[in-house]
Amino acid sequence: MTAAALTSPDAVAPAVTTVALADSPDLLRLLPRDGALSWVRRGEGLVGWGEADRLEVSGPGALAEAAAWWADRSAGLVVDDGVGVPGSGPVVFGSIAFDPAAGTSVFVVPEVVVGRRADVTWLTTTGDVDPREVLAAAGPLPPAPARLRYADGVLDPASWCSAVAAAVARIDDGDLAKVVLARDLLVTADAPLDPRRLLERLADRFPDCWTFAVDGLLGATPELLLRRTGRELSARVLAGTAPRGAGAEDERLAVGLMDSAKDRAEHALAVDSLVRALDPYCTALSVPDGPSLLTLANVRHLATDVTGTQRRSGRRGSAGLLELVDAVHPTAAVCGTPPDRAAAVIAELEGFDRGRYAGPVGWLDADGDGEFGLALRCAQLSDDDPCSARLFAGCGIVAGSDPAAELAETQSKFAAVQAALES
Ligand SMILES: C=C(O[C@H]1C=CC=C(C(=O)O)[C@@H]1O)C(=O)O
Repeated sequence: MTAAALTSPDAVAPAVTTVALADSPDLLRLLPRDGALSWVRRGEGLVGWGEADRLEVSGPGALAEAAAWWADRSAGLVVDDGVGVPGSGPVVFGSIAFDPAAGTSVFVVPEVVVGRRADVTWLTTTGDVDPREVLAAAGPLPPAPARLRYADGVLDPASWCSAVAAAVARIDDGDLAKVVLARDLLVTADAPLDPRRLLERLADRFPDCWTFAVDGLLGATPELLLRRTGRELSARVLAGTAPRGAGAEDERLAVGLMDSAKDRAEHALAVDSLVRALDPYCTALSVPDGPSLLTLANVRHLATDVTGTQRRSGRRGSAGLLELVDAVHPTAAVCGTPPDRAAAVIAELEGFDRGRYAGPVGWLDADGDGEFGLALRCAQLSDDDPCSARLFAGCGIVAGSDPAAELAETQSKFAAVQAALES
């Protein structure tokens, strides 16, 4: 490892230093138990810990406030970035409420970040941190809890199915075309839940997902809401889901998903919502003619990868990632169509506050570049009880949705975090 001086003797502002590392440590293995921050896929991405700065924000204009806060904070740093790739230099991790006007969004500037992109690995430190201590080998993980107990969240399965049936009736009446309804599930272990264990297990089992952690919300999401690298934008939209099966049944389910008019209609609404919101910011947007299949260990999804080039001029040309996220969220992958009516149905039928579940989660650098996924397949660790967490899973409801099949879909989705907790 090479390390530059962490503080400039003349500096009055906090110093941020990025140095390249010769070693390629397993990023998730570096995390401490407390305050873990993560955005990792296939061994690449960012992990962080410590808090050099923090913003909790809520209310109308919350994301504009957060963007202004980060622009101000990052402009005030003395930066020595010897690596110069997206994610090196100053970064902030963010986990945004599903409804940023009502819920609290959290932004954390870590004291330490270790990142990897292709064959470059780097270490970024803020302020007075000794880089030699940073890479000290992490201790062994504690064993998995011997016993886990699950309990219904706000709605038991029968009540949730009634909510789905009520949503289908609203759709049949023409009130709306789609709404995403979610459930929560409570889990309590016989020992404190270790976020590092959960993240490692999720990353092993879901290599195509982004393993995230911000302020106690942990998961592995397959859905990329938006990535910005300079003027290049990309997203992976998911909607339409089928379970996995054994042997030939698995193939039959995959073909069934591709051929399902209901799932294709549900998917098209999600793609349209993203494209409509992104279009004013772009000179060019590329959207494949039809979806492809994304195969995960627990489920399959219809997936569409959208790419675009941001305008060069005007207010929309200067929009950073947070402004773009504000414009596109919530898509119909997590809310519905039309969004205002879907949000009202969610508030009425779901029965719980989503908090940061189904909100954007990811990271941002000082140039306004970064990546935000949607916080799906996740657990919110309890602030009060280190042995407890709350799991979330939701499904798009459209005309023809069957409550029992949607319930089974939530169970398949919960299984991602459940398997990670149990192994
Ligand atoms: C809302 C969730 O999934 C969304 C993303 C992918 C597929 C979905 C579906 O098929 O219903 C949902 O729109 C969730 O996993 O909690």
